[in-house]
Amino acid sequence: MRTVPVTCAVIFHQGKVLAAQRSEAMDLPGKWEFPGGKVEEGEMPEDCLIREIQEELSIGIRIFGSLKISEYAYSSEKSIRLIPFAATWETGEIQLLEHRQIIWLDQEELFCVDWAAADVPIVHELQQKWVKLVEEIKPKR
Ligand SMILES: Nc1nc2c([nH]c(=O)n2[C@H]2C[C@H](O)[C@@H](COP(=O)(O)OP(=O)(O)OP(=O)(O)O)O2)c(=O)[nH]1
Repeated sequence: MRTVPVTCAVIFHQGKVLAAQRSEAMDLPGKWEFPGGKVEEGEMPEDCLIREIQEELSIGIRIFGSLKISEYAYSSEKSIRLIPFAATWETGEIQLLEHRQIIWLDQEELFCVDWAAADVPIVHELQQKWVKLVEEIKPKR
């Protein structure tokens, strides 16, 4: 079985993070995820993520950190390596070009949505490291 590398972005904005719900046209319809997508042959994960976020949400992001990779086998044929990055929303206005809807969640609300299984360990880590990540966004003096 081939493990497919997939990048995803934990996008911080005004003290919240963006979660996106997959649409009927996607795999795992109705599940919530951090937006992103499959890494193409020869592509750097960071470049993949910037490309995918522009394609899916029409915004520019800045990557400032990373979280732990989560590997998950959805079935005997489908296994993914989810590579999460922490990012901020820098340019553009959000347009939903693929997802059903988005929601902005604060630290206490992180588990209020039905995450795709591969995202669950990432959400736990995010909850644990929330304060540190928010600190990293603040401009350094
Ligand atoms: N983007 C993204 N995909 C996730 C997450 N969690 C998770 O299990 N997945 C799964 C869903 C899909 O099976 C796979 C990523 O596929 P995708 O459909 O988002 O990627 P893509 O846009 O490059 O796909 P494609 O239609 O071009 O094949 O990883 C997540 O947080 N973000």
